[in-house]
Amino acid sequence: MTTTIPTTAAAVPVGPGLSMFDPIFIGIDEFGQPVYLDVIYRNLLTAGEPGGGKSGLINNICGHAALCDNTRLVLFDAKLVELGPWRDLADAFIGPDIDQGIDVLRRLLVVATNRYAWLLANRRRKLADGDGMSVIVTIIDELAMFSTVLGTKQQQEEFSTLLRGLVSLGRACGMPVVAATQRPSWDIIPASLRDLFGYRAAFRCTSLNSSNIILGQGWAEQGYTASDISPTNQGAAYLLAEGGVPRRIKAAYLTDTDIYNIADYAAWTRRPTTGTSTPAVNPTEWEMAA
Ligand SMILES: Nc1ncnc2c1ncn2[C@@H]1O[C@H](COP(=O)(O)OP(=O)(O)OP(=O)(O)O)[C@@H](O)[C@H]1O
Repeated sequence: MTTTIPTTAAAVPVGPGLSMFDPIFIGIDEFGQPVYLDVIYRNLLTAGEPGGGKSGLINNICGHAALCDNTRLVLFDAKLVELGPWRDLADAFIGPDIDQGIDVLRRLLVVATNRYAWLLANRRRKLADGDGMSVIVTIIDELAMFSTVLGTKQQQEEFSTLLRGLVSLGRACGMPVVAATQRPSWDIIPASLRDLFGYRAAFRCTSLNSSNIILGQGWAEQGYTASDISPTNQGAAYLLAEGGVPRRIKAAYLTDTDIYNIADYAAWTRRPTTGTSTPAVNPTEWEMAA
């Protein structure tokens, strides 16, 4: 067997592209078995105390999405540093700016609506692998910043309403949403919003009630409560998949160096070329994306 050593960037071997339709590896369960998520058809809500490991889980998903063919990222991070490493790969990176956040959500809803018109015209109920349409993954790290802190009450309500629309429309048209909050309370995660997330991950919480707000009423009473996770067991969570029973998991952890290495590699695989690979997308083309 011969090995070719790449001498220039153009010679770096590119692995076969991942797809958002592939299961996403996010860690292991309590028996050491790998845990995968199908985020494409189920939104993911992750919540728990600061430092519990929510961003770690989100970075696994971001890393997978970044390495996928035909997948676009829309990132909301009022703190800038949690999702910042992926910003150059994203169609939009929204920092502490609720006006921009509202504008981007409006545009995403236009795309979702166009996609439903396309599905209807093609006698289909949901997007499938091979349709050729891009997957647009929206990731929000610290939901509460946009729904309770930044802007006016009216803007916060508008943001929440648009987000609810995207979370309910996105799953069938290839536009899943991943959202994180360190405030598991009813004002941030009302049941009507929570129940639109097919996956819910509860990282360490301080009370049974907070855990129930994330997973759903009654789980703590049946013994599934994120308040039993030790503060030193960062990355541990209860993961609920719609219709199932919560599983105890430990999220895989990417260091900052890992994250920047993946982001750099993903940026290289996504570079504009004159060949057949996916061209860079101008965010202003969103409205035509369907
Ligand atoms: N899966 C994991 N395995 C081991 N350590 C982890 C894991 N996830 C997180 N940690 C440790 O916990 C720290 C905090 O994690 P992380 O930033 O993901 O928490 P968070 O819940 O997002 O916090 P915040 O709400 O403040 O953003 C990390 O810097 C890391 O040291």
